[in-house]
Amino acid sequence: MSIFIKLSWYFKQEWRIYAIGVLGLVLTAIFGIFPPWIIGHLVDLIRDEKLTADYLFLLLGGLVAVAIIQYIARYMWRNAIWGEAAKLESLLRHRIFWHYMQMDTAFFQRYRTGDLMAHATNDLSAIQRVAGGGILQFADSLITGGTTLIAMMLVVDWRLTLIAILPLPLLAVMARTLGNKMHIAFKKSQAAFSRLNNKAQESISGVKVIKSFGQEAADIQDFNQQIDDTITINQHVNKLDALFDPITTMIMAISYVVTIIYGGHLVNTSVITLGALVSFVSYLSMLVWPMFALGMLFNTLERGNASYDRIEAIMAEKSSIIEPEDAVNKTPVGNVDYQVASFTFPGATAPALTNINFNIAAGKTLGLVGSVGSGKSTIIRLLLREFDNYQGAITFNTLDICQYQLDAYMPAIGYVPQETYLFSDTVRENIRFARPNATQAEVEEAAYKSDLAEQVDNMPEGYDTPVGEEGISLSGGQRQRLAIARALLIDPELLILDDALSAVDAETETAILQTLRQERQNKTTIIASHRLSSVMDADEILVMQDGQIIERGTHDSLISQNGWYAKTFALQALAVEGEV
Ligand SMILES: Nc1ncnc2c1ncn2[C@@H]1O[C@H](COP(=O)(O)OP(=O)(O)OP(=O)(O)O)[C@@H](O)[C@H]1O
Repeated sequence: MSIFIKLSWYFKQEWRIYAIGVLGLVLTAIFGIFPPWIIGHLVDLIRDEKLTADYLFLLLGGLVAVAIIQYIARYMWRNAIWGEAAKLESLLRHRIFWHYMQMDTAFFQRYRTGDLMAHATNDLSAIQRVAGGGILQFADSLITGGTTLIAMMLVVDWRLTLIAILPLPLLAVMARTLGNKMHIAFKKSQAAFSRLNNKAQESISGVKVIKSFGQEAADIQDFNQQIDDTITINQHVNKLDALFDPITTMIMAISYVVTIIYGGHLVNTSVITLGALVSFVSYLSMLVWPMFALGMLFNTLERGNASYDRIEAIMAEKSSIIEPEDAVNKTPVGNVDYQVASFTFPGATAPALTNINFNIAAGKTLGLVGSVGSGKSTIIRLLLREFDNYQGAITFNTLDICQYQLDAYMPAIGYVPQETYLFSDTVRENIRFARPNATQAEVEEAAYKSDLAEQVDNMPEGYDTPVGEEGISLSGGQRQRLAIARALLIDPELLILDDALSAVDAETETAILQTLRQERQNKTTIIASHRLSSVMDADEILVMQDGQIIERGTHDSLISQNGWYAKTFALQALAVEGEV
């Protein structure tokens, strides 16, 4: 029951609508007593040959009136209770999604995507069931069950009632135990189905790799094994499901037998009339659902409670990226001054960056080069406010970047990663993702500057061509150009290209960089790349190794230092010549 207390904030907030729902339930239950009574009364009148046509019409009219009232009352409670449950689910879903969006990178490293999705779907459904089915089961077992029992005792006979309902608690016990087993089995079945789906998706996505390594037979065998497992688990679910009806029928049969034997005796001894016995049998069948509801209620509440606790735990997680109360609501422009003595990833033992100091004046370009894993992206990630736990300070326009409001700070940056994410939408919407109100002319200009325009013109529907999961596949180079167009459209103060041109050929890269230089004369750019030709024209180039700067300077000065940069440049130049 503690989940009702945990959700009391919502019930209090929505008490009016819940009150309408409960009123609807009470009316349904009270008016539900009349039809069996009317039918029993009819039986007695027929047996005693006292039924007149007028009275018959009156009783039938009564039945119709009761049916109409019940129809309205049912509509009332269904609308109110199911509506409120859906509203709660939507409210919580909105909150949890908002929370996810506020969380830092470390949070997404701690939790697996699948788990976060499960919280936002399964757990919320379980809570929704408390506010809908749970309330209904609770009210139904109390109100419908209670009203029917009272009617049985008052209208018919209290002794018959007590004897006939003796087996009924078994229904509640069955609903609880079997329901619990069903839930566990069903969860296993869902998990098996999702494993099967994952396997199918992985095999289809990785089909080229599977074939190229000749692993088709092993993969098919693995897939078949998963199908067999899924079927075995589903068969178990079906077996449990198949038990529900026969057990219910058996328990009810015992009740009916008791009713007929003892009720028959009461009729014979004229304690009750035959009509009263007929009414009683109807009332008895009306108790089946409240008994089920009672048994199911415990399961609904238990699951809802566990889900609520899991959601609470997620919602209690705090982002380590904290905005100070007096954070500045101004988008930065100007110099970037980066003075980081040391930065260690959360959970790591050794620092990923040590003594990284540089200053980029507004309008200048910084190049970041170095071998794989040397720390180039990490330098950028601190600028993107993914982590704040470094020693030192990064200022943008003389103000520490942690002092800006995130919503004001982030629009200053256009970030283009190596692997860009395309949404399942048109080329146009993907380009104007960060500025949804950009005009077609602006979109086309951005595409032109990133050397994508010609390619889009050749696509089947031009800018209306769908891309992403549900659209056509773009090549690696096209994706990268689209990502650059996306960043250019917001004309950011600081453009960061993190190995963002690795999939385009050197000639196209040079053309794109040339356009960027012309277009962004007063704006700052950081280019991280493995291809040294990308950073040749930068105002300063940092050569990274093991999280430290090992060489720095302009292209010419680095060549004359004859270190890593000069040697790598020579090797890459040779490779290009080789290609020619
Ligand atoms: N989340 C993380 N937790 C712990 N260590 C990490 C994390 N992300 C990156 N690292 C480590 O930090 C180091 C620097 O990685 P980084 O991605 O900055 O290198 P890089 O120079 O950009 O490499 P590449 O050229 O391959 O992109 C690597 O040793 C990497 O394994």
